[in-house]
Amino acid sequence: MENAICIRGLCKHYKDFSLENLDLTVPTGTIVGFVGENGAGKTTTLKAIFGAIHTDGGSIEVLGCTDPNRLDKSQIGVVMEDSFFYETLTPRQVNSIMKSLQPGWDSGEFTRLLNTYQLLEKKLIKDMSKGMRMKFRLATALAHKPRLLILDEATSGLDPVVRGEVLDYLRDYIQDENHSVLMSSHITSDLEKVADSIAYLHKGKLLFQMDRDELLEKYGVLRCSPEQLEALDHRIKVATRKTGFTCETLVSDTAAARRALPDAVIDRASIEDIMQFYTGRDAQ
Ligand SMILES: Nc1ncnc2c1ncn2[C@@H]1O[C@H](COP(=O)(O)OP(=O)(O)OP(=O)(O)O)[C@@H](O)[C@H]1O
Repeated sequence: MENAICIRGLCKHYKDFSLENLDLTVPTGTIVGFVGENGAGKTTTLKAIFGAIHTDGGSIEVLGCTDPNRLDKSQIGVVMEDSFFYETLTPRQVNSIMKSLQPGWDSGEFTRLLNTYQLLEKKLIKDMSKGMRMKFRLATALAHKPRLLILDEATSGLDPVVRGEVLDYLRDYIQDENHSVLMSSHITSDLEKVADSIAYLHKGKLLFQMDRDELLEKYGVLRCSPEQLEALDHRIKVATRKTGFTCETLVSDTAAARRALPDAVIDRASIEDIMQFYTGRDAQ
């Protein structure tokens, strides 16, 4: 199977918000990082993928299935920030319940993950800290060895050490080229480390989905005078902010900008830079 997820023309309308004509692909064996400002529509998109909400148009194919009612949910691991779990249970109790309910549930793997994340088997879920709960949700999503992982801000409450461990786990997880991950995160540096491609959602529209290396190579932050900037091809200028007599401009083609302005300084743009410039452009 070429794509774990293939979305074409997805539309979803709420009273004050619309997802419009969204195309998104998660090739099998890859990690796709899903970024966008608060309220951009990431969670809405993820919920549509695993059939938790009705959509108003477009098609969604997940693991070869286009009907959300027929989707084999045991093949999908989902971690949402607000996902619900019985508060009065302990991980040990969850392990034995899931063993009897969830096909493919691997008790040994669950226990191993609890140990890795330093979670106590006998601690009530309601007594866990925010980060502990997130680690617990991750362990639960991973223990049935799904082919597709959908993570919504799953690493945001974790300390840097555990976040690093989770990222390593995800890298290993896709190594056999049969597993895939779609993960939204505001910690864009994490995505720069693990994602194969980056999909950027802005106000309900997908601005782009690009190979991570190509994205980081193509985009740059140019620093030059207003006169120099004037001479630059407007098609590669995304947005500009003025600081004193200097202009800082996000360019979408660093090589072309270098050819046009060989003396100007052009730094690498991070995903965070790219998002800040695009958001700033709207405010102008
Ligand atoms: N059930 C709902 N009814 C009405 N509006 C909704 C509903 N669910 C989401 N929305 C709206 O859809 C928009 C997108 O929300 P969504 O949660 O998808 O954004 P997000 O990109 O995940 O944001 P964040 O990064 O803050 O989590 C918001 O304006 C939100 O208020």
